[in-house]
Amino acid sequence: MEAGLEQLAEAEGTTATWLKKHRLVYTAATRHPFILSIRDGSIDLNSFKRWLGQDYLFVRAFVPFVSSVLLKACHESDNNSDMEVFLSGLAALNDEIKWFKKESSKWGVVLSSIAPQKVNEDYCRFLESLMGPNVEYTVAITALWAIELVYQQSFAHCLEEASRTPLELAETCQRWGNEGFGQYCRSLQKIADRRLLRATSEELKKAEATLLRVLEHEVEFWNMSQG
Ligand SMILES: Cc1ncc(CNC=O)c(N)n1
Repeated sequence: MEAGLEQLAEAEGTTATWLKKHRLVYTAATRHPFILSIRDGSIDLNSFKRWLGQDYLFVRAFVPFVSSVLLKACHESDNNSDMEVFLSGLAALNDEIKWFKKESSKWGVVLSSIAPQKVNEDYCRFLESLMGPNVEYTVAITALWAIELVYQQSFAHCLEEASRTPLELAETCQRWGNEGFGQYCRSLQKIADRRLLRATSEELKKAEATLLRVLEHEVEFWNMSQG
């Protein structure tokens, strides 16, 4: 019996332990009032449009970040299938950018005339700080996983049975709340956990701090969208 419990504790990765430890900010990021307002149908559509335009700019900055993680995987990874996970992530982003263009024209949002808000600029600058060759693969993959997880968990919440998400927002929620994206997030988490298991205490410290910074930036991003 005791051995079973130990195995269970061992089976839980570092990332799951950290999410429990930091569950207040994790919940703030994944159950934000902006998301809850989509879920209960009370969303102010101007907020949604603000989010749409700002997120398009964020995603454009996110592409080079994911590319930098792929590059690190090619140089530093101990597992050659990591690369394929990031490649599929980049393929999804190609699709996503097309979707943003289509969706914004549907809502009358003119992407070419949108300037990034300060919160967005700060988040993009944070991404840039994680792109350099001095940032360890382990730290970068932890950030990538956390960024994707927040959207997956947030939008999947809007698709649950009890939710009253407006029909015109269902496609947005599907984009990040679908099962395939959930699987992608689990693949990222597995890579992160595998790396964290072999990380130095210095790397562990950096990765945990980076996870926290991601969650804080995500909360700020929702705050900004809500206006
Ligand atoms: C602010 C923010 N965080 C995470 C995501 C999800 N990743 C790619 O789409 C996103 N689009 N925007």
